[in-house]
Amino acid sequence: MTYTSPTLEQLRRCSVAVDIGAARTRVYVRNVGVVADEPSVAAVDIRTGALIAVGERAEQMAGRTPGHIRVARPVASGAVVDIEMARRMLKHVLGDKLGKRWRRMPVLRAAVCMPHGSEPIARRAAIETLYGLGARKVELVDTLIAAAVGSGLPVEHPEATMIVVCGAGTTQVAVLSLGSIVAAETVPVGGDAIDRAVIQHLRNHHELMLPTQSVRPLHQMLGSPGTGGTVTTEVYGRDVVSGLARSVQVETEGVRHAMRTPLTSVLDAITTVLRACPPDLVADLADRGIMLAGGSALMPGLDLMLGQATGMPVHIAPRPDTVAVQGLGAMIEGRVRPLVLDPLTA
Ligand SMILES: Nc1ncnc2c1ncn2[C@@H]1O[C@H](COP(=O)(O)OP(=O)(O)OP(=O)(O)O)[C@@H](O)[C@H]1O
Repeated sequence: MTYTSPTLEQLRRCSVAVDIGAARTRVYVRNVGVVADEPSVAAVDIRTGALIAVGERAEQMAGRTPGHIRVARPVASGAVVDIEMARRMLKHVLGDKLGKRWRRMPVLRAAVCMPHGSEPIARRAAIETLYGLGARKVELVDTLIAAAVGSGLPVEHPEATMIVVCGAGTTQVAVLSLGSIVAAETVPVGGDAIDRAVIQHLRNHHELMLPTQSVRPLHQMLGSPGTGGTVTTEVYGRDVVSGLARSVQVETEGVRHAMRTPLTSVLDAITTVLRACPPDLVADLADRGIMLAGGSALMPGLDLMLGQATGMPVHIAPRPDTVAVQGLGAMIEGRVRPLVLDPLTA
């Protein structure tokens, strides 16, 4: 099944723009802005099937629930895997945020961004989720285009721009020119894979189980330059065998190496995309560099590491975590000028 991108005219008829990510769901209402930016999580009472909490509150419950409460994540690797749960989650998130305004607001047309190269089944699941909210028409837009627009890249110009969208479960890389994708790659690696690599490293080398909230401070080590000597940091966690709390001195270099391992596939994707581009476009990119977006762009040192590995300047998009929904919002509000490529008259 092939699908064609909607025109800007079709997008201007949408009242909401939605980005349903593995980590967070964002909703933009036309002429209002981003009204919801919440974790893609729902907590359900499995005895009654009732929703207990959604978004931030449900996220806080993860790992702390009694047996009858299940914390569900209806989105994985950029695709809705549980349509009914995603629909209920979205409905409650919007109900909580907009109250009566939401009940009065018909979502007849919605724009949704989809990871580049999504399977037809993933596109269908996104459409069904929005149909469940009352939408009659759902327009799907490539996340890479939405993110490039949201990052302020001059996508419609005849010059190359490169965008890397590093989310929770996936990283998407593209070179764009004249409003279209020239070459793109998606890899199933994002911030979550980096976090898992850190957790696994501490488990394997220090027999320490790291609480999830302790992973983020260790991200600092990704961009720290190697000094040649041995630099260590004290890390607290739980002993794998005894279950007791303890601390260990962890070598920075070991953690940095563990974090860089999953990022190898992101670097491979960048190389593949560059190889697929005509030389003139690659020359543009050498000056312009890479625009880094997605929530993982906030990881300290990721820009530095990608810059060192590619030899290209790397810029972090303003508010990199919401660029895709902001870009989609700009499209539904008609703030993106259409590229007119009329045939020249003789
Ligand atoms: N300040 C931060 N420092 C480090 N990592 C961060 C920070 N903020 C967010 N992240 C990471 O960004 C990721 C979430 O990014 P984003 O919100 O773009 O994901 P998503 O769009 O829901 O995911 P996907 O695109 O994979 O469906 C998570 O892995 C999270 O840990």
